[in-house]
This record gives sequence, C-alpha cells and structure tokens, in this order.
Amino acid sequence: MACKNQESVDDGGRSLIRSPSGACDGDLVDQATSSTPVFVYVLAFFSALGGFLFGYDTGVVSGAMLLIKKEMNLNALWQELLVSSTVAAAALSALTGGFLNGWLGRRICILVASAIFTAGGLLLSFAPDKGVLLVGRIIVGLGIGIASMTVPVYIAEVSPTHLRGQLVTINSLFITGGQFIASVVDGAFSYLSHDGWRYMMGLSVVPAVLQFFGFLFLPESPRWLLQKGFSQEASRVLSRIRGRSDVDEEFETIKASIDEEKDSGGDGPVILRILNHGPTRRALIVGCGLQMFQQLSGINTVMYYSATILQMAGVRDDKQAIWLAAATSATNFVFTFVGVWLVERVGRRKLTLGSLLGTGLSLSLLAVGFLLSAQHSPSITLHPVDLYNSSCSHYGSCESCMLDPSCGFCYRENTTEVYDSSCVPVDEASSDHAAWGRCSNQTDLSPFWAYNYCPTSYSWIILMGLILYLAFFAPGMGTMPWTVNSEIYPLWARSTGNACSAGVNWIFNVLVSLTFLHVAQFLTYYGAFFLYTALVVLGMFFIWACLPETKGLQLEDIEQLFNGPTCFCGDMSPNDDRHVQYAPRGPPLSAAQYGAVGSERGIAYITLK
Ligand SMILES: O[C@H]1[C@H](O)[C@@H](O)[C@H](O)[C@@H](O)[C@H]1O
Repeated sequence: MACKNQESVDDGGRSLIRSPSGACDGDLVDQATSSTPVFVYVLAFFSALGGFLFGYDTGVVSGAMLLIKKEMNLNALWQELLVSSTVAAAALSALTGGFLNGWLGRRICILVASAIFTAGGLLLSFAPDKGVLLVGRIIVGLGIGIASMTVPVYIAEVSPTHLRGQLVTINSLFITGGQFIASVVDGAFSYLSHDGWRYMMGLSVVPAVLQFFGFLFLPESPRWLLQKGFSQEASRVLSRIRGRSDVDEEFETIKASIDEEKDSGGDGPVILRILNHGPTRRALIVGCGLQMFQQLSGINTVMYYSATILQMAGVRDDKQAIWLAAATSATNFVFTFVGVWLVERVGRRKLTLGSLLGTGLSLSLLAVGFLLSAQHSPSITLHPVDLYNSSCSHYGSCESCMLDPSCGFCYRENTTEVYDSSCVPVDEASSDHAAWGRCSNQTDLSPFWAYNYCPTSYSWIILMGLILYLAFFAPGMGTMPWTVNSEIYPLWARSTGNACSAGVNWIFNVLVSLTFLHVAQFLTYYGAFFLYTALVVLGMFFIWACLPETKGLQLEDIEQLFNGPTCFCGDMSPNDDRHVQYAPRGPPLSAAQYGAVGSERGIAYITLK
C-alpha cells in the first residue's frame, strides 16, 4: 500500500521511510514482515508468566497476612518484615540481574527465576514457623527482581518492531493480572482460617513450574546470541521467530550495532561505560526517572492500603474487605488492557502523559475526600480512665486519635451519627482490637473498633478517587516505565540499564510503602495525598521534557533519540507524529526525486518530492 507524504531515509544501506501519521495509520509494519508467527505470542506468554509471578507474590501477602498473623501471633514488626523483605530482596536481585543477564543470557535467567519462584513457593507453603516464612519471602523476592528486569528485555528483543510495545506491555498486564488473581485466591481461602495461607502462598508454584518447563523448549534471544558470537544460532532463532528465512536485514542491523560498540573500544564495567557515554547516560536518567515517578505516584500505597480505604467507606467485615480489595485490583488489571490497546496507537509519550494527568487529578480528589473527612471527623465523647496515661487519652477527635499509631477509635453509630466514642490504646499483639476497655474483646454486641481510619460520610469521594486513580494509572504509568526501559538502551547496555531502572523501581517501592503511615502521621492522610499529587506534577514535567517517542523504531535505532540533550522540553520527538518503516531495498531513487535534507535529534532524513 502506498503512503502519501512519505520521507525516505537512507541509513547505512537500509532505507527508512517515515510517514506523517494519518497517511498510513495502523499499517506501521516492518514491511518485510507480512504476518507475525504465533510463535512470538507463545514466547511472550511464557515470559510474561514471570510478570504474573511478580504480581501474584507481591499481591498475595496482604490477604495471607490476615490469617498468618492470627495463627503465628505476629506483631507489627514481623508483619512488616514479611511484606517488605520481599520487595527489598527484589531490589537487590534486580540490580545484580543485569550482570547475570549479560553473562548467562535472558533464557537462563528466566529459568533461574522460575526455579527460585518454585523453591520459594514450596518453602512458604510448608513453613513451620515465622523464621522459615521470612526466608521463603526473601527467596521469592530474589525471583521477582530477576524476572522484573529480564522479562521485558527478552520480549522486546524477540518482538517485531511494530508489535514490540504491545507485547512488552502484556507483561504489565500479567503483573496486574497476577495481583488480581492473588486477591481472588486470598478471598477464596480466607474462609479456611487454619492453613488457608499455605494454599494462598503455595499456588504460585503452578505458573512457576509451567514457565520452567516451557522455557526448557524456548530459544535464547537472537540479540544476546549474536552479541556472544553465536551467529548461526542467532540467525536460526531469528528466522524461527519471524517465520521466514529472509531475515538478513534485521540480522545485519543487529550485527552492525554490536560491531559499532566493539569498534568504539568498549571496555571496563558496563555501568561506567553507560555513564561515560552521553546517549546511554541520558537514556538511563530517563529510564530511572520513569521508574522512580511510577512509585512516587503512590500506586503501592493505594494497592496495599486499599482495605483501609474501604474500611473508611464503611466496610467493616474482614471478608467483605478482602473481596472489595479484589475489586480494586480488578480495576487495575482491567485498565491495563487499555494500555495494551493504546500503546501502539497513541505511542508511549502521550499515553504516559495522559495517564499522569488523570492520576494527578484523581490523587487530588482522594486528598479532598480525606480533607473533608478530617474536617468533619467525629469528636471523642467518652474519656475512660487510662491507668497507663497513654497519649490516646489526650485526643479530642477521631482524626488525631487515628493518626497516632498506638491508638484506635472505639465507637457506636446509628444511621445518622457516631456516638459513645473514645480513643484507646491498640493491643500490641494485634491491631484488631484495643489493649483494654470496650473494644478489647470483640463480640457482636461490642462497639466498632477503627484502627488507621475514621468513620466518615465522605467515603464516596474517597472511593471514587481510588477507582479513578487506578483507571488512569494502570494504562500508562503502570505499564510504560517497564515498556520504555526495555527499548531505550543499546544492546550492550540493555541488561545493565534495565537492572538499574528496575532496582530504582523496587527501592522507591520500599521507600513509599514503608513510609506511607509515617508520612500520614506527619502530614495527615490528605497531606500525604496532596504530597503524591505534587510529585505527580513533577513527574509530568519530567516526562514532558525528557521522554522521547520510541514507537515504531527498531531497537538498534532508538539510541539515536538520546544524541541530543537529555531533556528537550517537549519540542522534539522525531517520530512523535510519524512512523518509521523499513522498506525493502528497491531501485535507487534518482536525484530529481529527492526533496529537502535535514536532521532531527541525530536522525538524518531526506524528504521526497
Ligand atoms: O507496574 C507495576 C504495577 O502497576 C503494579 O500494580 C504495581 O504494584 C507495581 O509496583 C508496578 O511496578
């Protein structure tokens, strides 16, 4: 099919054709590829099981914890340890994963990750005590870290250019899918108060084993093979995943980029070479910035504390809260589909910016909801004698009582108001009841016990904010940091670049989720959500100024987007509204057919008359 207004670029023997969008929208193709073989989808599916396990293992713990803490009598410190040890281990292993990836290859790393997931899952489900549980959670974290950085790289490297964004984004779909299934499994097994958590944790072994056996039969990334000098094998794999024998052009492009890097005398630790080389240093800043802002937008406070938010909305029953938390992660999952659908249509840049805008607006809605609840917080009407003279007896309203982690709010309510309310210390062993008094022994007739939240009639605003937040976050900010990072580094820097940015993601994940309650204590809940809104605004500036569009470019060409300054303040995106196509070599054009010659961000172009 002919495109109007095409521009043709001769790039070292390959001819690129750029076309303003609209002229050929939707038919952006690696022209030599007429159809994509099913095999690429099989590869993407088995790799994305790593994303599923990432989501499942980070998601399952909240529901499992409700049962474990009762059965093993865990205090707050142990609960925090079991949750955050996984994330901290993921940060460490993501950082070392770069080295493993370059050394052993993507396929072996995925096999190692699935073996680790299997071992961790088995250990968790048979754990006799909390010490073994902790070891199991750390092991699982090691698997998550490796999978989180390897899977997007592998999928990006085997995908054809025109489908790359979509296929890598499928990994994010599997992450949120894993979190959703985990919350459903949590709901289903929450009825099994004895040992239910063993099934919750143990079920992760099924996808892990499936991925392990699948990958025994799946090939290594052709780009890694070529980098390591296995040319024949690389060419064979490339033909297999492209479904045709004529893959010389892509093969040569990959080879040329490897030779170029060898010629430039690459030596020394990769991270130093990345930092010393302008384009890769700039790509790393953009990649790490994206991952940092993903976490600073507060996604995991929303995911981990959705149950608290739901309790504020009046959901008091544990089981009901678990099921509604499943509805929350379902929202995250369903809207990730929107991202998969949009990524190759609107591109990475617009998708991320639009998503951040909506995320910021929903965060301010959440903040306003919390502000109104705080302003209309029920006052404390009963002041029981506190023999220990704890701080709790000094508070005058539920808001200040709830923000003190050592206190909880004990109250009764009728259809219109809260009454008989007091602020009393929480039991150190379990936040489910008070240390003494009316709320220390929960029966059907005892008053309500609210820890970490206050009853409010503005909960609908908070609920709406929560749903809108996930609906906007999931398609762009939830997915693009992973997708873009898999594309922006040249082959020699890809594993290390992804390892660093995934490490940044996990480090900020720990920071934000561990500090949330403290931040809320200092700034109040609405203060915390206004803070996340401000961070999202900063993130928008960063992305508007620094994130180039990578849609439609072959991996080997993306490095050139970083030839200019790190941030171009929005006035560039060489292919912002254009697509790049690889045209089969045809007869050379005559001089009369050329129009203007120019260059944008290091990519030369020639317009056709
Ligand atoms: O992209 C994912 C996804 O959005 C998850 O829901 C979130 O828990 C992760 O931290 C994030 O990296």
